Amino acid sequence: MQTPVIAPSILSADFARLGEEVDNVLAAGADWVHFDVMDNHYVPNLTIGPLVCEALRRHGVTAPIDVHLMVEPVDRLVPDFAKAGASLISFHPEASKHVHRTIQLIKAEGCRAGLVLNPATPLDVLDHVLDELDLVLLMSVNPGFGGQAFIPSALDKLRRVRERIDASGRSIRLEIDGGVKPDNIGEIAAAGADTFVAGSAIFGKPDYAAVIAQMRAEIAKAAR
Ligand SMILES: O=C(CO)[C@@H](O)[C@H](O)COP(=O)(O)O
Repeated sequence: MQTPVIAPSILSADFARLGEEVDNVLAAGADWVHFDVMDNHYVPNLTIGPLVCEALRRHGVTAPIDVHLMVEPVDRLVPDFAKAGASLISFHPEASKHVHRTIQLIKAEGCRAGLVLNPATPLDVLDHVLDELDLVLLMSVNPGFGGQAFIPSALDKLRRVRERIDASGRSIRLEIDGGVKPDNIGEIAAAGADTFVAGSAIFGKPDYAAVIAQMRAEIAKAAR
């Protein structure tokens, strides 16, 4: 299992103070910045684009920026996000006509590539591309909004993806996103996740460092 990564979703941050919020959450012990891009087409919400990613880099953010594209189509935004400083770019297979081509495009642009599975997306979308991926992102809520409840069937799905990643022999991260909290992160880690996105659980609390430390302690307990 890879070193656990905590990736706070800035969807729940105060956008009026975004640079400061990102600085604060990284200083509080976060590893990555999870950057949710919504287009009011693939998902029924509208958020932020490459300009904001670039602004965070210009502000001085050096941590990996983990871009989750909830957009359709995908490909024309990939070069823009790569130029804007994205480290990883993940997309939904339903939103790309040519999944393999989109993965190659992300890598050709110098980013790590991830594929995102919604709660009802079957695992066979991984069949011919798993070896090309750097990350599999399992959604434990339907995409579009922060603050939703964790869908319990994601735990079994995590176990099944973990088996497939281990069988591949490659170091592919297994990320979980949606409803992740200190009180369920232990069982999520035990089911095989190594990368944890949390929005409201972190930005909804006054002490980011305390929540992140509690999350790390629960992950460590699950590993014993
Ligand atoms: O991508 C999404 C929602 O589409 C997530 O990243 C959420 O933003 C996570 O928020 P919480 O469920 O942790 O509040």
